[in-house]
Amino acid sequence: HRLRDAIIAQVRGCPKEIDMVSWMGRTALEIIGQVGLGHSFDPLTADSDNKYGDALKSLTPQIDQVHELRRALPYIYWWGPAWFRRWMLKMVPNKHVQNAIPIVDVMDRKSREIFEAKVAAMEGGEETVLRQVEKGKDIMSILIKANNAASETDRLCSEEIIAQMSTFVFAATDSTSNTLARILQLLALHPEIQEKLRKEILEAHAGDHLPYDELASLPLLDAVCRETLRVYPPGTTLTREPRKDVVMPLSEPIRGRDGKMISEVPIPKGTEIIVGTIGINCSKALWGEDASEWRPERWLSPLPDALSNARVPGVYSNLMTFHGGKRACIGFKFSETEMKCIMSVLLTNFIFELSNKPIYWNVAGAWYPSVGKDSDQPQMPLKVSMYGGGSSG
Ligand code: HEM
Repeated sequence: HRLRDAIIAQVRGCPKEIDMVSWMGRTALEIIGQVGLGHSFDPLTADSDNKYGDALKSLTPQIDQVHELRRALPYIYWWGPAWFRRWMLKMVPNKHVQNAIPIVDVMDRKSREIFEAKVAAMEGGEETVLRQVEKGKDIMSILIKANNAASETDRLCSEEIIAQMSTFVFAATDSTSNTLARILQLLALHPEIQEKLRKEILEAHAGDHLPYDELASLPLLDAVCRETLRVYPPGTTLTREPRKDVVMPLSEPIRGRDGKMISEVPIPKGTEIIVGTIGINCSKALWGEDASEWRPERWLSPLPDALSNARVPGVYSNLMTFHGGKRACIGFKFSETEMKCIMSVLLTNFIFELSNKPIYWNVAGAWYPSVGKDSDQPQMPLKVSMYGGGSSG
């Protein structure tokens, strides 16, 4: 509702060009802040100042520029005390590494501040815990409580808990907010689908409140989210390493340079394998000839047999967007629900149209939009106007 009110304050009276990726980023951070850390980062007003959010937003564009250097991190992580590693880092003659240092400092300081406040609230007893943002029910409070109750051998040290906070915020924010920005851009490009979706959500609104089960089962809203996550997965590639020598079977044989057919590949332990998410999400063999097209309607009829038979190992919907196996995303339902909630509020209040600025999507840890090809500033201006009375919540 704070997001809705902030945008209403900007567009009341006349349509405005609004940077929607910035609002989606702020909202996603606020949601994981409240639910994950029990902390409110951002009042979501037009003029509020949020150093943590700004730092988070600038981190990906910087660290993606030093992809090769990041490979050294697992080896130097153990070198000497922290002050020595920091000193070394300051010596690295690379502007992106130097830009990342103050960004990481802002995030680290905030995580420590939140952690210390949380521990102090727990020491203060039930009443102090209840005064916190999520009344002690957020993920970090639960983790700290479980950790205190764990045996000494299982217990995490405070540094490890603090590190989990950055993992959560980092994993939950850009992935979800950039997908939301992508959905808004696609709906602006396809006004007929935008209108159908708005109608579906409005019809489901019996009053001012849409219960979770109903929101979760709206077919077109579900289809729009799935289709966007299929064609535009925020992370285009991921890496995995086998822990022992393996022979990987290929789903179909390929011809080698010597002309012979190959149906399996031996992979030595420790080899870095790049898993191409889009390759499988948009495979014509599985999804049909129009596999690369964004067509939400495909989810409204039975999916192709080839897809069901392929047994794609992803945790979500025959897709590799959230990956599979033990290290798959643990927040996929969280992000799906978040996207549906935000879309239901935005579409029942606003109409989104393309502005005349060129939007370019940058491949990074999570794809992000910018205005023009040369900018590394996340930005996605859309023309926003009020829809009808605009009151649903
Ligand atoms: C569109 C949204 C999202 C996408 C596409 C996404 C995708 C992924 C992927 C592909 C991984 C595996 C990363 C790897 O192994 O290198 C991952 C891990 C993870 N995700 Fe998500 N994620 C999303 C949203 C979220 C949200 C909202 C949360 C938290 C509430 C979250 C929490 C995590 C965590 C904690 C991990 C690490 C799990 C582990 O290593 O055991 N993600 N995510």
